[in-house]
Order: sequence, then C-alpha cells, then structure tokens
Amino acid sequence: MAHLLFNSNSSESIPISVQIAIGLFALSLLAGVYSYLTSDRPIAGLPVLSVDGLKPKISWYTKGNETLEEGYKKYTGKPFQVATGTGHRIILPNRFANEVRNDNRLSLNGAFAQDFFAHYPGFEAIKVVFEHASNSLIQDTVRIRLTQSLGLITGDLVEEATDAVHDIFAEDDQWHIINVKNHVIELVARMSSRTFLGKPLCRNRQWLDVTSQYSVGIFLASRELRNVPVFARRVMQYFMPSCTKVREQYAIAKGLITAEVQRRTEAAQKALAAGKKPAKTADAIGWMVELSKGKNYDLVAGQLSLSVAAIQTTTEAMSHILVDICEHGEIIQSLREEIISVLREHGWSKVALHQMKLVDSVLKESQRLHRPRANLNRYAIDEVVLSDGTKIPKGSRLLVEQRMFDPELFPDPYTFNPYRFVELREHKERGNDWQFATVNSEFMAFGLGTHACPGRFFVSNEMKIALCHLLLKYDWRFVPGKRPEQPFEIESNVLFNPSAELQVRRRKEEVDLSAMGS
Ligand code: HEM
Repeated sequence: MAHLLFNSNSSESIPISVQIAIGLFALSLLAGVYSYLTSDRPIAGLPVLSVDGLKPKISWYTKGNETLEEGYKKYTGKPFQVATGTGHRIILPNRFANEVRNDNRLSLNGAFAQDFFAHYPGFEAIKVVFEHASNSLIQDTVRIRLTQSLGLITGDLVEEATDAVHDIFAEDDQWHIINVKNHVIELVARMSSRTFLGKPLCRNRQWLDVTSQYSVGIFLASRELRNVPVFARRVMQYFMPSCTKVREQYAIAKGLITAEVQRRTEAAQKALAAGKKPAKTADAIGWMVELSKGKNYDLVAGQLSLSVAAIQTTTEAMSHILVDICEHGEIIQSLREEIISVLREHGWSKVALHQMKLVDSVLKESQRLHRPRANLNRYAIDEVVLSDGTKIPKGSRLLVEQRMFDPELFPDPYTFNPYRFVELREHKERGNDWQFATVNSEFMAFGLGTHACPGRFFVSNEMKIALCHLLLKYDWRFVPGKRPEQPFEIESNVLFNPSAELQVRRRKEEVDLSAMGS
C-alpha cells in the first residue's frame, strides 16, 4: 500500500482528494489495529455488567454505583466485571475482602499507575510513588512520621484553623451565602499545608492555589484521559487544557518548594556557622528528607503527592458533612454541647479528640453515605487464585464490594442517622470497630489491610478540629427555600456538587478555642 500511495508517478494521476481519502483510511485502519492490539478485553469467564441497555463503558462512567448495585443483586456472592476507561475490572463480593487485604501480589500502586498516567509529564506526583527505591516514601512519611507526630502537631492545627477560619469565613454576624466547596478547600489546604510544609508556605497564595487546584486537576485530567482512545492519549495529552494545567502547576510548585528548601538550607548553614544546632522542623519536608536516607528524589512531586492524597479527599468529606449537618439541623446543638464539655475537661488533647463520640459518629455516617459502593483498588502483579477457585489473572485489576448500604449491618441504610455509630460503639465486644478511623471489611471507606489509608488518623483529627471551629463560631443552615445541589457521580465516585451553597453567620463561641491548651 505504501508503494501505491507514495509512488510519485501513480500519485500524479490520482486526484488529490482521493489521495487524502486513501491516506485518512490508511491512518484510521492503523489506529484501529493499534487500538485492537492495545485495548483490554473482558476477563474470560466473568459476566460484564451494564445498566439501562448502555454500553458497559458508558454504564460504568455515567452510572458506576448503579452498575455495581445491579451486579451485587444479580450475581449475589459471585464475582463479575465492569468496563472502565482503562480496562476491565473484576468486582469481588465483600466476603473476599479479608482474603485479598494483605496479599502482596495485589498492588494499590499498580492500579493507580494505570488510572493516573504516572508516566506523563505533570503527573510527577503519581510517578514519585513508584520511583523511590522502596516505593513507600510517601506512605511511610504519612504512616510513620505524620501519625507519630499527631500529638505534637495538634497545637499547630488549632492555630491554623483559628486564623484560617477567620480569614475564610470572616466575621459577618448576618446570614450570608457561601459556596461550600470553595470555602472548605481553602480551609483544608491551609490546615494540611501547615502540617506538610509549615509556615510561611502554608499561607502563600500561590502555593494554596497550586495545592488545591493540582489535587483536583490531576483527577480531572486523568478522568478525561481515560476517555481518550488508547492510541491517541500520548499525543492528545499535550493539547488537552486539563493536562497543560497540571504541567503548569507542577512548574509553579517547583519554584516555590525549591525556594523554601534553599531558605531552610541557608538557615541551617548559618546556625552551624554560628556554632548552634539548626532548627528542627516537624513537617513533611523534613520527614521526607530523613526517610529518603540521602537518596535523590523529587521533593516537589513528594509534596504534590501528599496534596493529591489529602486535599481533595478531605474537602469532599468535609463538604458533605456540612450539608448533612444542615439537613439535620437539630444535631448542631448536641454537637456543640459535646465539643464544649469535652474541651473544657480535656483541652486539645488526644483524649479530647477521642471523646468527641458524636462528632466522630457524624463524620463516619456522612462518609458511609457518600463513598463509592466498591473499594480496594488493586492490580494483580501475579496470578491469584481465590479460595473458591476464582482466578484473578496477572495484569488484571479488581475492586471489592462495600457494605455501606447493607440493611443487616446498617438498618434503614439510606437515612442519615447521626447517632448510628455512637450506638454501635456501645457494643461491648465490637465497640472499637466503629470509630471514624477504624477500618474493617464491613467499612472500607479508608480501604483495608496493607494499603489502608495511612492518613486516616491525621484526617480524623484535622476534621474534628475544623468542625469544632466551624460549629462553635458559626450558625449554619440551607439557603431558605433552596436545597443545595445534589452530589453527582462519575464512575463510582460520589462527588460533592461544586455549585452547592449554604448560609452562615458568625456567632459568639462559648469557649475560646485558641486558649484550650493541648
Ligand atoms: C477523608 C479523607 C480521606 C479518604 C476518604 C481517604 C481514602 C483513602 C483510600 C480509600 C485509600 C486506599 C486504601 C486501600 O485501597 O486499601 C487511601 C490511601 C492513601 N491515603 Fe488516604 N484518604 C483520605 C485522606 C488522606 C490524607 C489526609 C492523607 C495524607 C496525610 C492520605 C494519604 C494516603 C496515602 C499515602 C495512601 C496510599 C497508601 C498505600 O499506598 O499503602 N489520605 N486513602
């Protein structure tokens, strides 16, 4: 064909329009062959689910949770598969959760690499997770250093919440409308950045924009890329505005963090020259340097990786909680009473945060209603054969059924019951199973096993501290006559609606939150 197309003598006799048509036909044929060779095909022996007569890929993209529910009903206790933008995925019944939780042939990183395009420029925050020798620099920074420092950083979180809430939610004592997500993401970015980067960067406008926009942007860009045909992705990413944006944000972050590291290095050198010990900073820059043990790694990507793990997830959770609380306004006074009595007795201590049982229950109940119906995103680096003989082929990916709406576990499962987990915690044998940060096969909002979210203890404290400020310092309600816009779903993710608004007004807090001691 190449000979026919490009032979100069014959091309002279073929009209240019025909030559173009032949060229286009040849190109689409090549694309089709490439697409066929690289596209993932269903896993043999498992039914592929879709709803409403939709093509399986569309069914997953537009009605992910409905597709899952349909599968759970139709194939009770049996595996099935769904067609995602990056390939087919096995959905395992919940009874396999404990069997797969610690299986090191099933990798979370591997699953993320495919969904989040770790090898594309701008996606360095994902790439850094794989590149570091042990592959667990980010996980260890959170699991070991951050979690062990929780007692030490509570004071900083309280200080940051105090200043940030004042800056973001202001002092207006008349009811006024706020956009929930915009306000919450700013608060979460401030509090998280205080922990990850310390002052002054946690208040730097450019950094706050980058940390919040990158963490949202990388999800959007990945989602858009998943919908681009495989053969075109590598080229298209250079022209897609969402991918350009993440590349630009990475460049801005690089400038800011490099300058901060330089500032710290110079300060340390100055201290050493003066015969003093360099100041030790308890934040993620220092933790990552320590844990990397002198190995070269991308510090900027490391910080952005923390942003990706922490900012969007926490913002979504906090935003849902505020709407849930307003919908059940009668709970606000009880929450305030618990917060005041606990803080008066224990100050900002570990015990205090543990004793806020109603707050904890509200966080968990809101999470129950707004998390995907399947979790434990894993990639099989080797073939795994489950106890019932089900084969998970090497190179395939899976998710495990969640039981958030199982009426046997959670009676009246579609109703928000703020006391649900307070009551479950009173259960003698299983009391500890129902705290916000606890994971088990019945509640996998933070995952399960080896890869269970290491940030869950931090985020539990962060969200409680934020809620104490927001509830004691502000009254909250729906905009009169208007229910906030409903969450929407993409794949199985339940996303808070960015247009949702609430009304707030400043009130006088009963206790001075910044003077409670820790
Ligand atoms: C409400 C907020 C959050 C939710 C709902 C959430 C949820 C999750 C989930 C579902 C996983 C996967 C677990 C699995 O598959 O077994 C995960 C992993 C992870 N999360 Fe979170 N997370 C949140 C906040 C955070 C925060 C604040 C941080 C950091 C401070 C963080 C750091 C991580 C890391 C590093 C991993 C990867 C763990 C691994 O590879 O072993 N997360 N998170």
